[in-house]
Amino acid sequence: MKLKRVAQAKLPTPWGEFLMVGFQELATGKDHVALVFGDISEDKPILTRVHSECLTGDALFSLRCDCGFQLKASLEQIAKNGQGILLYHRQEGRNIGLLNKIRAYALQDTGLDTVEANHQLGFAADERDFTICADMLELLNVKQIRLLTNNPEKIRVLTEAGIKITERIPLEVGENPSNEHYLETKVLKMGHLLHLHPTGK
Ligand SMILES: Nc1nc2c(ncn2[C@@H]2O[C@H](COP(=O)(O)OP(=O)(O)OP(=O)(O)O)[C@@H](O)[C@H]2O)c(=O)[nH]1
Ligand SMILES: [Zn+2]
Repeated sequence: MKLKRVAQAKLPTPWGEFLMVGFQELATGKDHVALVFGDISEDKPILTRVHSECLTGDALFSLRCDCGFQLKASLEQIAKNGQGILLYHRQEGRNIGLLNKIRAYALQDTGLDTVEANHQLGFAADERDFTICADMLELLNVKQIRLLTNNPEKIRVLTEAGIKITERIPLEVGENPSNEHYLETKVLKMGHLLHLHPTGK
């Protein structure tokens, strides 16, 4: 267990009232949050989204990725379902950090793809540690989930960490001309399960 559960409070949103639960990494002090909707104590698979921090997409309306659209769609779906969890996993830029993500974007502006840009900066394509998310679920007493994702790696790591994933629910929103190439690279090089509709631009 890499985390401790620290504090919780109500979080009203346009989609309804969530409970925000704050966690802290024991080794680094870094914080993460879970947004919980409804009663998650039932012994059945809980609708769950694992969302990795993306300041540009989540808060600054960037169209370079699909994160902001996925964040909104997940909160909407969880609220509509009457029950569920969004884990807000604070590993910005696939865990290379915001400033390195801006460096990676600058390289992408010169023609590299998202994977090549990470490599050029000396990072793996994806540096995230999803075991943190399994720890958040354990601290919420959740052992079975229905996971909103297009990323098979999340399924693999969470399953290995002891979380039973009974269903994968695709989350295909936010494709636009500015992120077409990014999403295509995710499919071709990172194994994402996405059905794209390129505009040919
Ligand atoms: N290093 C880097 N990180 C990026 C880039 N674009 C988005 N990110 C980060 O990627 C993370 C989101 O990952 P995605 O690959 O979009 O989606 P995913 O979470 O793996 O998979 P889904 O569950 O299907 O959404 C966030 O942490 C973003 O900040 C980029 O070009 N370079
Ligand atoms: Zn993003």
